[in-house]
Amino acid sequence: MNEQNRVYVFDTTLRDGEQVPGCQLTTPEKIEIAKELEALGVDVIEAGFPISSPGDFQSVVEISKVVREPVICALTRANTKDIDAAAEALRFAKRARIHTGIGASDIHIRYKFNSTREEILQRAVDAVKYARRFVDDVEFYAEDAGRADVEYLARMIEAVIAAGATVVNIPDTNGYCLPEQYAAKIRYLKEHVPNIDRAIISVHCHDDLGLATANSIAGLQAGARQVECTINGVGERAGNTSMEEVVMILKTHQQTLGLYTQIQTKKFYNISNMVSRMMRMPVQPNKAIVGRNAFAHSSGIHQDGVLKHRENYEIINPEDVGIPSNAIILTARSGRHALKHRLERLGYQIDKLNLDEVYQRFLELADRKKEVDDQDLQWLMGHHVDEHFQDNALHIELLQVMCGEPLQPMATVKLRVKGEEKSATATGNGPVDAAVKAIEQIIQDHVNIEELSIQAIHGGSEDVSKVNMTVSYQGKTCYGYGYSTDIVAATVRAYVDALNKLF
Ligand SMILES: CC(=O)SCCNC(=O)CCNC(=O)[C@H](O)C(C)(C)COP(=O)(O)OP(=O)(O)OC[C@H]1O[C@@H](n2cnc3c(N)ncnc32)[C@H](O)[C@@H]1OP(=O)(O)O
Ligand SMILES: CC(C)C(=O)C(=O)O
Ligand SMILES: [Mg+2]
Repeated sequence: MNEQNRVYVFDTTLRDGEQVPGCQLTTPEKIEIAKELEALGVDVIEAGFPISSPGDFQSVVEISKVVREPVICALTRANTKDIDAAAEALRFAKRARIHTGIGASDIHIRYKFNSTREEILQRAVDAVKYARRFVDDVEFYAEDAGRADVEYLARMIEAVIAAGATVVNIPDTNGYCLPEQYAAKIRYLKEHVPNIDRAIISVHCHDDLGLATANSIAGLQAGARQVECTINGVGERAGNTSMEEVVMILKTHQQTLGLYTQIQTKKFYNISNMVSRMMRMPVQPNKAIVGRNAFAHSSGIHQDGVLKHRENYEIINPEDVGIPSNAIILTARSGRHALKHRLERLGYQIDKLNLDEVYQRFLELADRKKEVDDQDLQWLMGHHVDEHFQDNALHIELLQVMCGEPLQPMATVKLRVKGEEKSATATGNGPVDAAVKAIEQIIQDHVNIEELSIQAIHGGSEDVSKVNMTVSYQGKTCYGYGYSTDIVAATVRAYVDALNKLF
């Protein structure tokens, strides 16, 4: 592939990403992430801002020692003490870059620095020259370039390249630009900065208006060749450009854009989980590429389409980003094709079942529970066997309980016993105890419950409860199982299941 079309991936998860409240990482955590970034194939790792704290300084030192392939970069302000600290922290790096810069917008010049355009331009040039004393690779950032006057920005960029900058970063620091505005800025620099060919233009976008990825792509289309981004899009305020999004856009639209990166995209899912876990920053379920729902289909029409041909509803193969397969999530919006698919995967022979009938019962459960999983399906199918094929067994026809405080718990149970309906009402110290006593009245016997365990399968108040019970009667022990979204019904089912095995 043509080297001119190569996009360098600059990861700033450990610097801009780590600036987020609550996302601070320890040095060992940063090293672990840096190693994964190296395996992912990023070109540059911005490892920290060494002047900011002894811990951040040390992280840059340690990452420089262990990560050999990507360039290791350290951030500074445009002053000598920051640059000294960065150079010192980078001393073990095989390939080191100092990233220095200063605000370029009139807002920053006036209200942050109380200065003038000319003074700031001089500070920018001085900083680049000073950084070049330590390293050959100096990146300059024109902070808030998104809102900067483009003619002044062009003068600044020309001057810093002349001073030795190898990469010029044009950040949309506040996520202000529209894609076309941002692209126009990059095009302007390409066309009006005479020495622009001596440096790589870098895009660094923020997501304040949800445009970070779109702006980065627009900047690359306009001629930038480095993209600054973070895993999961973590970063200041609304975040930075998400690496997985920008890389997968370049890959998916390679024919149109003609750009490529050297990222091993199959590693995205793992590193996304790792960063989320270490930063204690959950990934939103609908996040593009790595969100839990990015390849999950839950409505019947989509599920049918995906099962017939994946590409009906998927533009990316989940395996390409490290997700083993897409997911068919069964909900009350699912159809027969999806239900059949999941039942077949569980080993049920669909030709031996009445799919319409199973589907009706599935819908009843799905209306009560947000998501129906494999264990729910097994319960649904087991329930089916119990009720239709065991004619001699006890069947629960009705279970009604009354409980709460300060009520005395009471249960009415109606059982079909060998074709005959029998009912009883009893009180107990809880609804389960009351229901068990009502059943004992019906069977006119006492069966010991030796052990009873109630388990929510996944957690959450709408979950299915699974009940395991051990009963004993005249020296014989039996086990019973019951499932239901209703905890009392699950227990009574387990008890009746055990009685059926006992008698
Ligand atoms: C857009 C970005 O993401 S920039 C990076 C942001 N990241 C961080 O700020 C995290 C790390 N920061 C820190 O640890 C601290 O802020 C430090 C160590 C850098 C500085 O701390 P302090 O010296 O106490 O200064 P403080 O943070 O309060 O103020 C920033 C100072 O830097 C100046 N400054 C800000 N940006 C730049 C710059 N690019 N170049 C030169 N000076 C700058 C400000 O004008 C202000 O100077 P002043 O004291 O003369 O008004
Ligand atoms: C320090 C610079 C590169 C930055 O993070 C920004 O402008 O958003
Ligand atoms: Mg930033």
